[in-house]
Amino acid sequence: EIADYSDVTAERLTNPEDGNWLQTRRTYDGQAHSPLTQITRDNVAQLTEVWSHPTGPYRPAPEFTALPASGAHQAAAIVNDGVMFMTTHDNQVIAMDAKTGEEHWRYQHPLPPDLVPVHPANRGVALWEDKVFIATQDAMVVALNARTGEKLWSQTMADWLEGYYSTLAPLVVNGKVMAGVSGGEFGIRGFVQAFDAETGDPVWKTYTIPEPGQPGSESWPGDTWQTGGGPIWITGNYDPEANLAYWGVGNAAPWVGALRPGDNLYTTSTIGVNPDTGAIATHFQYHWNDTWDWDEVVPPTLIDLEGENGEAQKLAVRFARNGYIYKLDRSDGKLSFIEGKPYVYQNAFTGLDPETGRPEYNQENLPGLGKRVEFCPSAWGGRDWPAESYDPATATVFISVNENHCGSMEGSPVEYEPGVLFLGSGLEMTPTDAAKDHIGAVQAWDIRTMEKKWQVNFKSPNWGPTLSTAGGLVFLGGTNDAMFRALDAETGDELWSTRLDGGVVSPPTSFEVDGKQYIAVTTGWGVDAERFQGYIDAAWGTKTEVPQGGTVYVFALP
Ligand SMILES: O=C(O)c1cc(C(=O)O)c2c(n1)C(=O)C(=O)c1cc(C(=O)O)[nH]c1-2
Ligand SMILES: [Ca+2]
Repeated sequence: EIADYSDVTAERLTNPEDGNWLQTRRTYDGQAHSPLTQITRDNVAQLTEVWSHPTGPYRPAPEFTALPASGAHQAAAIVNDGVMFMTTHDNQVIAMDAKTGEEHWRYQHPLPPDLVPVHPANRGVALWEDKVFIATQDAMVVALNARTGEKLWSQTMADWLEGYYSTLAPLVVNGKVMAGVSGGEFGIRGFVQAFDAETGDPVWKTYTIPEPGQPGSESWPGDTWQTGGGPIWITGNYDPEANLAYWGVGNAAPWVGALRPGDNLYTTSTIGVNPDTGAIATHFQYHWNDTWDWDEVVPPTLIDLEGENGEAQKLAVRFARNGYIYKLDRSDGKLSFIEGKPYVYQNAFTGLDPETGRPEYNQENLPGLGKRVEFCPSAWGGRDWPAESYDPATATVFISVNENHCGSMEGSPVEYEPGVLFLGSGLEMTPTDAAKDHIGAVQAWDIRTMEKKWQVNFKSPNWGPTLSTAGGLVFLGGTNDAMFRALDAETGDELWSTRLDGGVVSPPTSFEVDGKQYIAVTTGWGVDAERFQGYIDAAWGTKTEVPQGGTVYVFALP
C-alpha cells in the first residue's frame, strides 16, 4: 500500500510538474522532452546506476506460433511524485519506489493460456486520479487502484479469438480512458473506445473504418470494410485547446491493396477525435490504398512555433513509416498539408502533391496480384513504432530511423477467417549494399526550416525511442549491442554510454525526487526489433544474439 499518493488531475496532465513523467510521451503534445537541467552535456559522463529491478517472470515465446518473437519491454517508466509504474509484455503492472526500486505492488493480468501474441509487447500505463489503466493482449482495459494494485474494473473491447489485441498505453482525457485495438494483420475492423474512468462504463466507440453510408465508406469496395484493418496500437496525443485527440491508424488489411481498390479511409491516417463524443473531426491520410504494411500509428507531435510575423503556428509533425516527413497545420481543428519530403531513401512514391500531400505511386514498386515487386524502405519503414522527442527551445525533433533495407511482396487472393493471419502476401526484407555501412541512425531535424541538422549512424538497426532533455541531451538505446547512450543534442556526439543486460527498445524517461534528477529505461529486446534483425542475419549469414533483458534501470549523477 502506497501511503502517500498524489492524485492525477486534468490540470496536472495538461501542465505536468517538471519533475514528473505522467504519460508515455510526458505531455499531451507528445514531445517526450524533459525540462530538467541537472544532468547536462558537461556532467553526463559521470552518470551512474542508482538501482535496477528485474521485471520477470517472462512469458517465453511459445513453440508454435505463426510468427515467433520474444516479448519486448516497450513501456515508458511513468513517475508520479516518487512512485514509478512499469508494465511488461505479459501484462504485469509493477509499482515501485522511484528512488530505490523497492516494489510497492505487482499485478498480473490473467491472460488466456492459449493466447499466442503476434506482437508480445505492452507500452505502459495511463494515470487518472488514484487509478492506473492498462490495455491487454486479450483486448481488455483494466483499472487498478494506484495505491494497492487492486483491480477495480475491467472491460472487454473485442474478442481476442477474432484477432483483436492491445499493446498500447491508454490515453486519459477528462475522466475518459481511451484505448484502441491491434489486429491489422488479422483483418479486424479497428477502433478507439472510451470508458468512464470511475465506473468503467463504455462511453463511445469510433471505428477507423466507416460503415456503408458514413463519410469515407465509398473508399471501400463491397464488404471489404468489415475486415479492412485500421488498427490503433500507439497512444494518441491530445490538443486541449482544440479538444481533439489525435490517433494514428495502422495498415489496411489484407496487406495487398489490389484486394480492396480505393483509398480505404481511415487506414494509414491520423484521425482527430473529440474525446467527449468520439466524433472524427478531421483526418489526414498519409498514403491511400496501403499495400506495404506501413502502419501510420505514431500520432503527430503537436508543436507550436512562432511564425515570421510573431503569429502562432500550430503544427502537427509526423515522420511517417512510409519514409516521408509531414508538416501539417492544425490551427483550425483541421489537419492540412503544409509540406513533406523523404527522410530516408524511398522509391514507392514519385512524390507528393504540393497542395494536398497525396502521394503518387511508382507503378514499378507497387505490390500487386501475381506480381513480385521490390520497394524501399521495407514494410518496417523509415521508422516503426519507437517515438521521437522534440526540444521546443531549439525546435528540433530527434528520431530513430532505419535505412538501407528494402522489401518485396507478391500478392495473391486470401480468404478471411476470424483470428487467422489475413495478409495476401509473404514478406521479405533485404538489406542493401549500403547497409554494410549502417542501417540504424538518429536524425535531428529543425522544424522551422525542415532541414536535417545532423545524423548519427549505427551499423546495427535502431529501435530506440528518444528522450531529449533541457540539459542539451538525447538519450536512447535501440541497437543490438545492448548499449544505452546519451548524445549531445546540438551535434549528435556521444557523451556517455553503458552496456545493459539486454537490448533497449523502451522509451527512456526523466524525473526528479527530492531535488535529484534521474534517467530511467527498461531493457527487453524482442518483437519486430528481433524479427528485423533476423532478416538481416538471414541475408548476411550471420547470427546476432541480443540478450532479452527485462530490467528497469535508473541512473543519476553521483
Ligand atoms: O497491424 C497491427 O495491428 C499491428 C500491431 C502491432 C502491435 O500491436 O505491436 C505491430 C504492427 N502491426 C506492425 O506492423 C509492426 O511493425 C509492429 C512492430 C511491433 C513491435 O512491437 O516491435 N509491433 C507492431
Ligand atoms: Ca501492422
